[in-house]
Amino acid sequence: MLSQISSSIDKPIRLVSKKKILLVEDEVLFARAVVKRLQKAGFECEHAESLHDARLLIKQFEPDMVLLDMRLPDGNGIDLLPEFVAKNINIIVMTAYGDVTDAVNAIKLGAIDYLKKPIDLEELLLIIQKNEKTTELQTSLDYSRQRDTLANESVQLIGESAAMQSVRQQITRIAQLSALSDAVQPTVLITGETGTGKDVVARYLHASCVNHDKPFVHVDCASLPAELIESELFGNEKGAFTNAVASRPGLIESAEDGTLFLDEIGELPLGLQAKLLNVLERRMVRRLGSTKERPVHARIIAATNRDLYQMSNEGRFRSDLYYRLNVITMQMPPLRDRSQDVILLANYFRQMTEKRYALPHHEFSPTALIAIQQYRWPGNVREMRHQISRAVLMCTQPVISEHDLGLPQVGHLPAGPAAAANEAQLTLDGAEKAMLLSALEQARNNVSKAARILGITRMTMRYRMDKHGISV
Ligand SMILES: Nc1ncnc2c1ncn2[C@@H]1O[C@H](COP(=O)(O)OP(=O)(O)OP(=O)(O)O)[C@@H](O)[C@H]1O
Repeated sequence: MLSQISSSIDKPIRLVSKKKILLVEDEVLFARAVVKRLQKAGFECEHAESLHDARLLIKQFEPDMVLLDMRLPDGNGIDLLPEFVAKNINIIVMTAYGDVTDAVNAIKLGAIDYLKKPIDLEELLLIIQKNEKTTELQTSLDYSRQRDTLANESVQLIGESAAMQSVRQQITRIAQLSALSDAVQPTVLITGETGTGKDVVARYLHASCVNHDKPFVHVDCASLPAELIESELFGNEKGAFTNAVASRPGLIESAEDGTLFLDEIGELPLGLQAKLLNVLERRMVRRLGSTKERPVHARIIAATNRDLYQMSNEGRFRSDLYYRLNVITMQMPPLRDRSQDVILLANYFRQMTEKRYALPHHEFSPTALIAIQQYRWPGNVREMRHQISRAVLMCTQPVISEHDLGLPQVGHLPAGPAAAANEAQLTLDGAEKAMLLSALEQARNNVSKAARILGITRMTMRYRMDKHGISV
């Protein structure tokens, strides 16, 4: 089956050029998630489920890049590599976990990079962008290995704003409760604009609880196709419908004693909302075509960027399900309302990229810091992660300038530290002083902490403070 997907209009992440990407992957749900993410990033994307379909689409669609799974229903993706390479198409292969031989063979045959499954979508996007923009940058198995190691690092929840502190406190409390009793854990609803970190919070919550070694099952309700969603969630018995050749547990069952994360819950069709409510209330699930009910022990976390309350008033979301989900709510404010977190996050993503690609240490110039603080980040933390990672990858100098960030010009300065820079009429010196003062304020005059916020050494911090006559 060929599925054709048109290019996206929603572009929270700005890319230099629009490229065509062909995804060759037989796992339909995973493929949907990848396509959705790539479209969101502004790529034109098509999906083939087999070698046969891929060959057809190569001719019709003429992609710039192919994301190629190795194990396909009609053969090994590696068989297609020489054909694609001969057509000057960039290939990124996706290999099964631990299958290094496939990756090495693919690189030998001309693939530009490889990713090991399970694949982190943000990681995939970063690799695509890197390969899209810098053919001259060394693409080696070495950095891919480093990347793999880092991808498995524990989840980090960065931020010191009041909102983030409140989220952390709530998570600590839930983790304490989960350690105290085996009783059913309260449902958590995480709300906030796209890219604000709802997924990170869900993973952090799971990682903080006693059952962190149990599965974390992420269900993207928006990318589940309507015809598959019910059987994917609830599972099925053999023969329950035409293609049900075997009995299968659903995603709810797969979460076992771990966490079931229902992402974009606002997109769940109304009919299934009733079934989900039943699962939440009775903590039992029944596979399609089965008479037997099975208990559900998983903690349930839901997330949405929609206003579920308004949706329920308009009859588009069941109000009983809304109240059932809304036991503990964590509201993720947009990044523009978390000015205290902005520089912390920027430095975190800078360091993360340097570490991941074994790059030397960079610093942001004072005007770059001002630009980061001023920009409104419509795509929130996700947009920042991409902008900063790209700037670090592209910048050949030790200091990342405002220009390297490639952020749009900001017309006016918001309140807070940037306003101080405004007063200083945005001279380089004024901007630097404003950033130092802002970091010291955030760090409550702790010089070492302020230096860390700005990503500079304590000595450099002291030197710059002296230069501007700042004492604490
Ligand atoms: N507080 C944070 N600390 C570290 N990384 C973060 C934080 N918040 C977000 N990120 C990073 O930003 C990116 C987007 O975050 P995430 O996917 O959690 O957003 P989301 O709100 O779930 O978005 P969507 O609604 O589009 O699914 C991810 O790469 C994530 O790692």
